[in-house]
Amino acid sequence: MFEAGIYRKLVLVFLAIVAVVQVLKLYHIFAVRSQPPAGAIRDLTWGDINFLHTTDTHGWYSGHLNQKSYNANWGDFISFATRLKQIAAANGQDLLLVDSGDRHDGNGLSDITIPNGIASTPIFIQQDYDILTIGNHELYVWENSVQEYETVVPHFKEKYVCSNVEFKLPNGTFVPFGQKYRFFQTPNQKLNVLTFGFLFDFNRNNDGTKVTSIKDVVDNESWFQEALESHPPEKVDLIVVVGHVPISHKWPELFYLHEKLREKYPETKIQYFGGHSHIRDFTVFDEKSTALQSGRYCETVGWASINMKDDNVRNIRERYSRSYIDFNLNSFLHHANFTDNKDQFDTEKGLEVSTLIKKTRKKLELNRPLGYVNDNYYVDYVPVWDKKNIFNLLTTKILTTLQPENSNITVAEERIIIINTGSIRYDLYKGPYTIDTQYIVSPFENQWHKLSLPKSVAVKVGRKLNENSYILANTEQGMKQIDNRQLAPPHQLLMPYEELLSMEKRQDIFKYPIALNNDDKIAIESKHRAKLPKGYVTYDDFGHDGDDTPHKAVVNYPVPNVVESKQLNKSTSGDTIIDLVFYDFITPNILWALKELNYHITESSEFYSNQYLGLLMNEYVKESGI
Ligand SMILES: Nc1ccn([C@@H]2O[C@H](COP(=O)(O)O)[C@@H](O)[C@H]2O)c(=O)n1
Ligand SMILES: [Zn+2]
Ligand SMILES: [Zn+2]
Repeated sequence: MFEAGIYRKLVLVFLAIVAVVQVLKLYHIFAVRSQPPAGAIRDLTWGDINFLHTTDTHGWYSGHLNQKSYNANWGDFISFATRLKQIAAANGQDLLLVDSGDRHDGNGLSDITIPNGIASTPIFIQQDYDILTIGNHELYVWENSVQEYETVVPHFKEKYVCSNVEFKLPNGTFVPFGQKYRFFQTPNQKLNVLTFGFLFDFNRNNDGTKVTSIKDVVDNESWFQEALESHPPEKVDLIVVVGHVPISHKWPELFYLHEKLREKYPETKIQYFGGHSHIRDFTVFDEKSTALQSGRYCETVGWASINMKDDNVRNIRERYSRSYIDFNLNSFLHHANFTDNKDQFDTEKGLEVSTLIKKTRKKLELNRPLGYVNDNYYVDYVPVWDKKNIFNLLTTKILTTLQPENSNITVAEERIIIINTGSIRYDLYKGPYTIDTQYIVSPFENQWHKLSLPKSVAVKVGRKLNENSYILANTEQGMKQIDNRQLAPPHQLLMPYEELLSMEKRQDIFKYPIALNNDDKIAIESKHRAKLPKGYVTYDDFGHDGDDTPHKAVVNYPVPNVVESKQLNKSTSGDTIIDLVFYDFITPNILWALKELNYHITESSEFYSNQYLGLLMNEYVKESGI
C-alpha cells in the first residue's frame, strides 16, 4: 500500500516534469518562430565612402506607431547614424548623411501647428546631415520657405546645398537657399567632393521663391560653368548630387544633368540621390555613376557605398552597393552591430530627441482619440472599387457629407466631386482615430471650388484627367505611375547586369518577362515558407536583393490620377447644369481637361467650401465611426 503510494507519486512527478519540458519546448518553438527567421536581415556592404540617405520624410519623426516594420523614431535614427559613423571612423572609411527634402505635409507632428513645421523642424535638424536640399513641400506656402531659410539653412550652413531654388529677400533680390554648390573634404579619407543640390522642374512654388529648371541652370547659368571650371577633374574625387528629383530612367532631368557633367568629368564617380516619387529605387547611370532613392515617410533609410580604389579591376557591382534599410530598431541594431548589447545602442542625443518627440506629441495632443476606425482602408493594396479601398470610402461615404459654405453661389441639385488621389497620403488603419490620423491620411488644407457645367461635360472631366499616365505638366502630380518597377511581379525583373548597361535593352526589363533562375525560385519559395513580414520587395537596376529585410511582396493596384464622388440623378438630361466640385489645387488640371474636351468656360471657378477632406473625415468618424 505504502510502496504503491510512493510509486504513484513518483509517476506523477515524472509526468509533471515531462509536461513542463513539453511546455518549455513549445514555448521555445513559439519564441523562435515569432522572431524573424535567422539571418533574415541582409548585411550592408561597406565601401570607402558610404552614405545614409533619407527623403520625403514628411514629418514622420515619431515613427510609425502602429507598424512594427517602421517603428523607429528620429531619436533612434540619430543613434543609428552616430554608431555607423563610429564604425566608419574606426575602419578609416567615410560615412555621409544626405537628405533630399519634403519635410512637411503628411503627419500630425509637422502639420498641426501654424505655420506647419514649427514643432517638427527643430526635431528634424537634430540629425547631423552632411548634405541636404529642398523639396517642393518647402515651397508651396511662403511661411514654410521662410522657416527653411531662417531655421534650417542657418543650422546646417554650408551643408545646405541648393543649386536651382532661390528665396526672395525683402529688398526683392533672390538668394540661394544655402549654397549653390559645395566643395569639401570627407573627414576621414580627405576625399574631395563636389556637391550640387537640385529640385525637379516645379512650378507651384510661392511667389517669394524662384525655381530654375535643371536644364536652364546647366545650359545658361554662368555660376554652374564656373563651378565646373574651377574644379577640374583631377581635383575632384567624387561628385554628389542631392536632388528632390525622381531617379527613374523615365524621368529625364537628372540624365540631362549627367550628360553635361560627363562632358567635363568623363571618368569621375558621380553619385546621385533622388526623391519625390516616394519609392525605393537604384539606378545605374553609367559604369561610374549610380543613383539612390530612399522611399518615403521614415519607412526607409537608404544606404549606398562606393569603393574608390582599384578602379580598373572592379566591375560596377563590386564598386557600388545599395540597401534599403527598414526604419525599425531591429534593423538599426543589426547594422550597427548592437543586437547583443541593445541597451548600449542609444546615444545621449538620440535619447534626448526621443524624449523631445514624446513631449511634443503630448503637448500637441496628437494621440487624443476622435473616434474609432473599424477596419483597414488601403490606398493601393486593394483595387479602387474594393470596399476596403480608401478612395472608395471617401467617394461613397465621406465626400457626400461636403456642404457648400458660400451663400453667394447657386448650388445645383446634382454634383460631381473630384479629388486628386495624390491628396491622400497613407492607409487608414483599424484602431483609434486621432488628430494625427487626419494629417497622415490627408494633410492638405485645400479649398473646394466649383464650376457650373452641363452634366454631359462634367462627367467626362475625371475620365479625361485619368487618360494621362500622370497629370499634365502644369502640376507635379502623379509621378508614382511613371515608375512601376516596385509594382512588378518578381518574374519580370531578373536580367544579367551587363544587359542593364545598354539603354535600349534596359527598356526590355519592363517590356518582357524574364524567366526566373533556380536560385531565385528557391529564394522566393523559402521566403514564403518563412512567413515573412509584408513590405517592400524592390526591383532596381541591381536586381531584387536591396531590401535589408526580405519581405513578402504586397500587391499594389493601380491608382488613377483622380477619383470622383458622383451624386447624380439618372433621370435628368445631359444639358442639366450641375456642380463640378474640386480642390483649388487642381484648378489648372480641370481647366486643361475642359479645354481638351472643347468646352469653353465663360466664368472662373467659385469658392465652395473650406471643409477640406481631413475635416470631413474627422466629423464622419466622430458621428459614426468609420
Ligand atoms: N496643397 C496640395 C499640395 C500637394 N498636393 C498633392 O501632393 C503631391 C506632391 O507631393 P510629393 O510629396 O510627391 O511632392 C501633389 O502632386 C498633389 O497630389 C495636394 O493635393 N495639395
Ligand atoms: Zn514627397
Ligand atoms: Zn516632392
